[in-house]
Amino acid sequence: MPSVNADAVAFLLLAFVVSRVVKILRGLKAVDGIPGFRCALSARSPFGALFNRSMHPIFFNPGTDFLWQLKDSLYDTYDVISLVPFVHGPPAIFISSWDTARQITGHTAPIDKPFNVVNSWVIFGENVVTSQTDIWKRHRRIVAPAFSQKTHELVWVESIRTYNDMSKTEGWETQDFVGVPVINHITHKFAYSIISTCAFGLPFSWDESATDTGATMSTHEAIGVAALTFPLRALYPQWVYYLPFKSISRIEQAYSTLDSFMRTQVTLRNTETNHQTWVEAGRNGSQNDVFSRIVQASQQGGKLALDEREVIGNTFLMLFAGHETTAHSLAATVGLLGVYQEEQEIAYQQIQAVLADGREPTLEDFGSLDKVLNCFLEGLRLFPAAAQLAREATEDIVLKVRSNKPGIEDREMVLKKGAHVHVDVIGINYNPRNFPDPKAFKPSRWANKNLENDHFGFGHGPRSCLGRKFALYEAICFLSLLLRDWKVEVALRPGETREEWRQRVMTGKVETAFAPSPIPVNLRRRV
Ligand code: HEM
Repeated sequence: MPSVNADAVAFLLLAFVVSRVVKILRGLKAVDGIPGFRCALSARSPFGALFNRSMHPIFFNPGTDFLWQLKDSLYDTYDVISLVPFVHGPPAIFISSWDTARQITGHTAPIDKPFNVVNSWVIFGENVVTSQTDIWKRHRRIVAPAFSQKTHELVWVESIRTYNDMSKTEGWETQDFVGVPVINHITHKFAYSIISTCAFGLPFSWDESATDTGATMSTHEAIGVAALTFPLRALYPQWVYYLPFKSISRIEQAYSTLDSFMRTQVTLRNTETNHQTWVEAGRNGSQNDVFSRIVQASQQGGKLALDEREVIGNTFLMLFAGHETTAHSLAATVGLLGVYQEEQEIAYQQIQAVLADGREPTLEDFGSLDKVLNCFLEGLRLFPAAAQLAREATEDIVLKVRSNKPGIEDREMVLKKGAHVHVDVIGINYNPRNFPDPKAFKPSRWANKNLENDHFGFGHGPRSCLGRKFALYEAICFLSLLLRDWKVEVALRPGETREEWRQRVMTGKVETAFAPSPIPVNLRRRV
């Protein structure tokens, strides 16, 4: 009967409203009343990503990239803000304070990686990046030694080889002036080449395309598609990939191609005869990629050994953790060097002194190229590829909250068990308390600083980046060679200053990693 239906609907509606009111009250308690956003959906849920503040400021969340877009006003009241969804998603706080961030990421806090992140990112298998502490310890013991000195030497050698391959194939070698419409494309391909060779053990040459289209998919193409679609794949459930759409089945094809490639590789390296050859190869230095080393370490790991799925899970995660992060921060650094000519000149003078005869840099030169390193660290500060570090409170935890508004006192807050906490690396890096004149590109601020303690770009504490040295070797090699050969310039519009160019061009978007917008640069050959 219609009236019964109407009653039932009214009852259901009322139950929904009451349950949402309860959810928001619990959420407000979980974040101890810290001011911030009250919205329908958490910004990072699949629907939250679609329905954001561009549609309505109250009923939808502030968007996936609000940490960048609103960075100048977000922390006006306290150095912590909250986000409490009333339809779906956990309550969360975002922090821009160094001390609280160190407390969150340090060894002793009752904090872990969030369970929903762990769940959605286990595409190929458990791995060191997303697992929670108990499982993570076993993975870290096997994966950390894979980043050996031999692997880092391979990164250096491959970076030089790839740079030369790139210069030749792009036709730069014979030119005095090159207009690069989007430097991000170059740094992406460069970082892809290094991760493919040094993490997957799959050599790449610059004239290969990582994204050819054809009936069957090459492994390179599969890696290329997987790298681009990884966030989607992590966000949406498995059944979505069986829908009859070409673009979707391409994603599925990429993942199954990669899966069978990695399974074959593990089997190859595990069989007895191949194992012998492989150990030999390890001795003469040709199997120093991270994947080979994880398999090798896992074989020696006894009870702690990783199974095939875990080995694959870890290797696959390298693609995600090490490709976009390095590519984005390199692109941003090149763009900033184009704006700040005087800083570029300081780095160039050092490169000239170290590589006096125009020779190629060796690993031993790394320590003498500190001005180049400082440029990269400053680029990474202004464009932190890992823009937020997500954690979940495993017990109630007391945090210090500092006021940024005259007349409002500092306070403490109790973050409830289960609430999410995000270290907002953009917030930390643009906080004038941490970095005076935070928007200025000043590489000299990194002189004599301790990277582990003073730079949040690679994280902090036990879960900090395992690939830091890998990324730094790759980046310093690329930048030293680029600046040795070319003066990086930016093309200004008539009457535009370089600072105005920076405001217009050098913005970004928080996706899975924080990505700078496409950056055009001109390269003018040094004598
Ligand atoms: C500029 C480049 C890079 C940046 C900015 C970066 C940043 C980070 C950050 C911030 C974390 C900590 C995440 C957290 O605390 O939740 C992390 C973890 C990690 N990174 Fe990187 N990373 C970079 C390059 C790489 C590379 C090249 C690799 C490997 C080839 C790599 C592998 C890892 C791994 C395995 C972890 C997980 C460590 C653990 O939880 O024990 N990263 N990275």
